[in-house]
Amino acid sequence: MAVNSYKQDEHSTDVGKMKTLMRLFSYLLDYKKEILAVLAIMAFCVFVSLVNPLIMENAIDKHISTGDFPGLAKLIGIAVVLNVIMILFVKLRMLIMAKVCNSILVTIRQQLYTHIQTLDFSFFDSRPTGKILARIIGDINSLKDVLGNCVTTLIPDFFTICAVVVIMFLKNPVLAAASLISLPLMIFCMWFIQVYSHKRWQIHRKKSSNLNAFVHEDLSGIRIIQSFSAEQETMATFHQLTDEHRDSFIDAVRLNDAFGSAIDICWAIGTFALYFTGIVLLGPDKISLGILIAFGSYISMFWNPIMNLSNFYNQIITNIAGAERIFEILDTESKISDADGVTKLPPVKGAVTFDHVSFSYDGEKRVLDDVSFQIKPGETIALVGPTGAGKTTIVNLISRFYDIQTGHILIDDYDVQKISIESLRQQMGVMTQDNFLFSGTIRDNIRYGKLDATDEEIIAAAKAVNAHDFILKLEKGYDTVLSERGGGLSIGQKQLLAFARTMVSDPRILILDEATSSIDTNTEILVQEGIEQLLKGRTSFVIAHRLSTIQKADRIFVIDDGRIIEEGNAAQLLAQKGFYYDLYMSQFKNVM
Ligand SMILES: Nc1ncnc2c1ncn2[C@@H]1O[C@H](COP(=O)(O)OP(=O)(O)OP(=O)(O)O)[C@@H](O)[C@H]1O
Repeated sequence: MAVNSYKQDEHSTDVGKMKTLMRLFSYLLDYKKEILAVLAIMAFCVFVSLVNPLIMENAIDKHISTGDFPGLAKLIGIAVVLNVIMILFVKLRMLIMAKVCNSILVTIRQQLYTHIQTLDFSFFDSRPTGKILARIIGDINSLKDVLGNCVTTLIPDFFTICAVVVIMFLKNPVLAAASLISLPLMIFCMWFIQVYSHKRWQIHRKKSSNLNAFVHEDLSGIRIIQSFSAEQETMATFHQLTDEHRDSFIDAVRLNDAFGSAIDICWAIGTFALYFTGIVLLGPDKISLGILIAFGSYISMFWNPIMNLSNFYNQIITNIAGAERIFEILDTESKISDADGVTKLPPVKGAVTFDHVSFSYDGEKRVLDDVSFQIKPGETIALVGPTGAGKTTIVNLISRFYDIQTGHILIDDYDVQKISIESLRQQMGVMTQDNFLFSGTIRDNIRYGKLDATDEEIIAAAKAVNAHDFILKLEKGYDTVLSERGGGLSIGQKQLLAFARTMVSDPRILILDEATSSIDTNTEILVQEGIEQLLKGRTSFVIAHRLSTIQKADRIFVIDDGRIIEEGNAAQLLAQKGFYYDLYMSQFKNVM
């Protein structure tokens, strides 16, 4: 059950913006050489931009006013060379940073994807695929500018500001103080934004996530939507979600925009204070024209980086919510993991024991209640019972997709919680109700069961489960390319392919969950033969609503309300005239 649906905003844990930022910026440490090169380039650029006003001051006060034109030409020559080198360096810096940032995004995306692969079923039960996609794609993309600007804006601009302030105070403390008079106002604006804006961006990201989840769910179920003519309703939901997305964006961006204007006002106040102090209060006796013009440049050099930093700050506020969401998943630990010192499960014979097993998905409602049974290697066990009885839960526990609360599950004599999950699942073959096929060739899909399977093994598996003939009739045979979810194949054909995929993996323990529930009788005969091949020589659990498919099972467990209420072969259970008998008779009546 999806706890987090598109109708519901995700919960966010507040881990602290500073901690998140530090963790994000720590990725830059893997690129120390590149970062040092960029910082060296930036230092040179800062140096040139700091020297430019001094050159100007010198040119006016020492060369133009005295008519020293050869000296002026020399100064202009130096300025041109320095500035051309600076422009070339800026281009180089952009190239290096683009490479570094994109590489970091790839690393984070790979880490996130790899981590998600290890998470247990309960993680996926609790959130829609679209919301996971939103984090892998959207949230990660949002980090690119933050990472890049950390190096190209934060560090150099911070040093520029410090250097400008020092130079200004050294040159003329009164003019410096006048130029910076509006600084407190700007600090107040920054505080205000950080308090109010972050929350709004968090909400916006959640709304994006809801929209993603809805679109993903909608497109996955488009056939159902069209067949129930539910387009109008889904359109209305889509409009509602896009409206919420837009409103949350407007809400968030309004404050950010206001910040830019606040900086402009502070800058204007500083410039006015500078010229007022220089011209009116101090006058030409104490201030030369060159110094005033140089201060005019310095004030731009002070407020420009402040403007850059404020944009960067805005960017952090805007995107930190994305980083928080990524790290939240990276910090989510799988509830199912290998305990310390687990051993590898050696090749098993296939005995399965449930020893007083009880289980609940949510820790409250018991889905299995003190279930015990012993299966011998090679036995075929059928599980039948009403919907919601607990059949799928039993087989999910054998593969350890969830952990039980009490009791033990043993494969041969190995407790499933004390062996490595990988070695356990390698010996299991699971065929669920959804015969999921991946986009790719038929050959690739069968090979999914055993990645190193040879072409001969693939063909043998397909032949064994009756899939070979229909594959050969396809235009490109085994090289026919399937679209997502096996589009273009019939349900029966998809099942046969899924059988072949399981066959090639040659599992010791096989689980067929409703494997033949949705195909026509002719195909079913074909599939039944395939299944019989599949079952040969391995322990098998078959869940089937249609009792005709499990008549040959060695034993049938009748499950009701999380307990085994009847057990025996088909003839024995019929003779008992209990639950199974009623079920059998009702199906028989339906057939008549
Ligand atoms: N992932 C889950 N999270 C919470 N509850 C679950 C989950 N999966 C199943 N359940 C609940 O556990 C109970 C047993 O479900 P289970 O799927 O094992 O039944 P089943 O016998 O296989 O049913 P069906 O024949 O309809 O497939 C049901 O009440 C179901 O609602």
